[in-house]
Amino acid sequence: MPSASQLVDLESTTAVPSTPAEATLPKVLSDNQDVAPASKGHFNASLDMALHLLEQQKGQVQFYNNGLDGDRGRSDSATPINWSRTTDIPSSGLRKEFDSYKNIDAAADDLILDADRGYPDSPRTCVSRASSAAAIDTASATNVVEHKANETDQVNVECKVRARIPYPGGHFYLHLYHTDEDDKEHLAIVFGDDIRSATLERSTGQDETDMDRKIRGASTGAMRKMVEYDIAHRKPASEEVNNKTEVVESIGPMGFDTDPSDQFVAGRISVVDAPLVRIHSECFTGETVSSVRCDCGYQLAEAMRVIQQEGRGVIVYLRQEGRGIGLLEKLKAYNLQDMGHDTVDANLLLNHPADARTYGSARSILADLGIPKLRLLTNNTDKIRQLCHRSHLEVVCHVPMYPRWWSTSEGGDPAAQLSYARHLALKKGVMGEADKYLRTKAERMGHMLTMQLMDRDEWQNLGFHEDTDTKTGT
Ligand SMILES: Nc1nc2c(ncn2[C@@H]2O[C@H](COP(=O)(O)OP(=O)(O)OP(=O)(O)O)[C@@H](O)[C@H]2O)c(=O)[nH]1
Repeated sequence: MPSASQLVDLESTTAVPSTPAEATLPKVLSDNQDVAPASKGHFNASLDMALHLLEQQKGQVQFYNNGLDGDRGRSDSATPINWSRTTDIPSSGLRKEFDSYKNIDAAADDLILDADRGYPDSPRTCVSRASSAAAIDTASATNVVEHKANETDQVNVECKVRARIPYPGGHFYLHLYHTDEDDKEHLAIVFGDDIRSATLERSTGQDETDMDRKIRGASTGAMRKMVEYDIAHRKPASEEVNNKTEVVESIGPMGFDTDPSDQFVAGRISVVDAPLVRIHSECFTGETVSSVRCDCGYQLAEAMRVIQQEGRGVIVYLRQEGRGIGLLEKLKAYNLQDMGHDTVDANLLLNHPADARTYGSARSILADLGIPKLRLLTNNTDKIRQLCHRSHLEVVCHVPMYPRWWSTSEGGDPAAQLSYARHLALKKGVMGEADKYLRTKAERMGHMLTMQLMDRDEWQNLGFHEDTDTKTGT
């Protein structure tokens, strides 16, 4: 059985002809050679995935198989691989080709397994990386344009309730919001007693009693007067920052030394002027069941820690599970990742944009809380752009979020921390799944993470191979 890298290698060797004309066509490598029980379901899944990709291409493909054409039901796994190009067929014709595989699959229990790829249940038929990249570019361009065009300018939000939540070392206030954009319950985790929601404080009607207000968490009595005064005298956001799109001054990663020349450290921006804010997207897997496939759980905990340390700030918690595609689709994306696709491709293969989130609700929630200026805890450039887009919100700087496992301890010299991260990675002998996810975010999603991880070459020079040393392509 060829490994994944061999499959890809095959495409660049003479075993697969590559005249210029052919090189422009997507290639399908089809391997029906191995004989093993167990994963025929995955085989079908992989065919569907390949088909989906190819249908997006709407063109001809080159179809290769392992030389066992016509003998697809059973074969001797010792048979030498002889990849040969059978035909160029319109991608629509592939359905028939694939269906014939499916029929065999249904008939033969002992078909299919690609253990060599490092993922026991990975597809045995795969589309070449080059052609899949082309399909993905097309899908991506379309999805992104449509997605951005649909973004709502102004989202109306209303805080329905505010409750105090005790937290180690103090407390925060959880604010629950409804919006006119969706029917989800978005949240704001607010540290600092003085940060108040204008919509919560509004009266709900003449017959609203103090008890009603207390139950909603709105202020009453003398406190109500003070809060109302503060809200009425909020400074309007500066017109100057309207349409700001590039505000990416870095303040230095959390726990690392900050740059003394920056405005915040130099004292020109105070904690009150521009509190720390995190716009966090829901991640059931990372936050609730502690998945280490991503860094979401860590980021939430870390944001709470640093904001509490500073004494004032907000985490807007948006119910945009799975970068906006929902848990159902995210879990499907995870299965695609276990077949070797990264987090971006997995979304695209499911016909979703790489990132389906919008930040209109976050902008409105921050306005409701009286925060026109902030320091944003993020690595995500798109998030910064979208927050500033057509808005009066000013992101005075971003504060990077480096994963804690890259650090030896809190604080200290970044270089030392990074080398320690390498040391840990080497010691473990694997590249953590979350690190691979982070690398994809850095490489493909414009995240401002300087990947202090070893790059692919360096990693491989040390004798590690992603496909065999780790299980996923997150
Ligand atoms: N579709 C999909 N969503 C994921 C995956 N892993 C995490 N998520 C979701 O991604 C969202 C978090 O986005 P990230 O890209 O990790 O981080 P970010 O919020 O864009 O950027 P930062 O502000 O720098 O953290 C959450 O909604 C998670 O549920 C994945 O593999 N696929």
